[in-house]
Amino acid sequence: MKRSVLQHLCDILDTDNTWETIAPYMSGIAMRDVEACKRYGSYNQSPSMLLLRIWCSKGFTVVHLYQLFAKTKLIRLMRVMKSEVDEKYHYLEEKVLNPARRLRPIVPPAGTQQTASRLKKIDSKDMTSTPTQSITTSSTNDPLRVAIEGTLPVTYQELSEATKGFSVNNVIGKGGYGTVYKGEIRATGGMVAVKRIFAGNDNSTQQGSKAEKERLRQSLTELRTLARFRHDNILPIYAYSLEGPEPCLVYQFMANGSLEDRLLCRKGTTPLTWVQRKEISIGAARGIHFLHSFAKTPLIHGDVKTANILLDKHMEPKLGDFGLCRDGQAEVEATEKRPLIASHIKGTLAYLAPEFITSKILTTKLDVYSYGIVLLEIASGQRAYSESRKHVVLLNSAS
Ligand SMILES: Nc1ncnc2c1ncn2[C@@H]1O[C@H](COP(=O)(O)OP(=O)(O)OP(=O)(O)O)[C@@H](O)[C@H]1O
Repeated sequence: MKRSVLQHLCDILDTDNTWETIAPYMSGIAMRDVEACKRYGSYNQSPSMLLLRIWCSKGFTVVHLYQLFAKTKLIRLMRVMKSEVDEKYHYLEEKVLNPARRLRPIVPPAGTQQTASRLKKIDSKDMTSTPTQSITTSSTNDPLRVAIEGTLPVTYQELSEATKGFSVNNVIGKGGYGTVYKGEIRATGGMVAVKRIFAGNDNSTQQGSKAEKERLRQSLTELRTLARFRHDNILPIYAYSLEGPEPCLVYQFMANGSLEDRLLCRKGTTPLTWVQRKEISIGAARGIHFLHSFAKTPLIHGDVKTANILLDKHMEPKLGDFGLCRDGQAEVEATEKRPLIASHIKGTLAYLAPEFITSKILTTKLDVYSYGIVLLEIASGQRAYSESRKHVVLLNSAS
């Protein structure tokens, strides 16, 4: 690979330690390698350069790297190194952008049998996945398959080991749909957050099975959305497990917890500085703007709140919890046909625009309003809503 291209890749991978998010997908990279890269970085050297050198020494090539970026949906990096790989692999970029589209014919045109089977082999030979099988059996129209395509499957057993048997000591938070555990993946030594969705054993009642279906629907929405989009301010999803007793989603571990935790100084943490508050506000806005502008039709998060803005070890905010995420256009069309029913409104009430509560019209402005409430909380340190708060009237300067 040309030195300038390699340097460009490393510059991007070094920014915000993006290399740490690809390391778990690189087979052959062990925890000691990751530690060595971190140490290398602490001497003002490029940790990504070392990581790529180690991977290369294990026999991985430029094509494998391109496939790795496709797997982790790092389109920008794919484009930087596109000139370095054979044209026959360029379809991968389109595949990442349109995962549902079949880009290669199943039955190759006459005379091209050999090429097609070779391509199929490249496609299915998953150079970057580590421990388990890839999903190859269900049809491309299967919504579950489309949802999880490109995201790494892990076994329930592995996640159980990573979280010490889903130990209560590893619990880092609880939400409406599951419990979040801190875990360590043995293969890479990387810290992850594992969300175990409530199994919902209450299938005896109609309500119980409805709730379970809703939990699963939201988990798959989250999986599908996060697997499609990557951005510095969107919480990366690493893997999923659907074969165990409870579905699990695996995310990047966010060492500083949620913005809500930090604003309330939970666990004795010190108050955020003004500079940190400003940076967090900007980062969260970038994440929301990305959702609203990246795809052809805007994506509406639908549940922007301080509990869903997570902070990594550098206090970089990442928007999480995509269970309520909606494709803007689809919803607009849907509302034209029938008004959105109240059960669709699941966002926390204090963050919901009053006109949405009354008219149910879903637009990206819903997120903008919620973001405004987040800004109020960041600036005041107060919760968006509190039963016990005394009624205070804000006076304007004229009175
Ligand atoms: N990737 C992560 N890294 C570190 N902590 C996390 C991570 N994801 C979630 N948490 C912690 O777990 C808590 C629960 O998260 P979860 O997404 O399940 O629920 P929530 O967003 O608080 O509530 P709900 O899903 O009901 O809206 C969060 O508030 C946060 O403190």
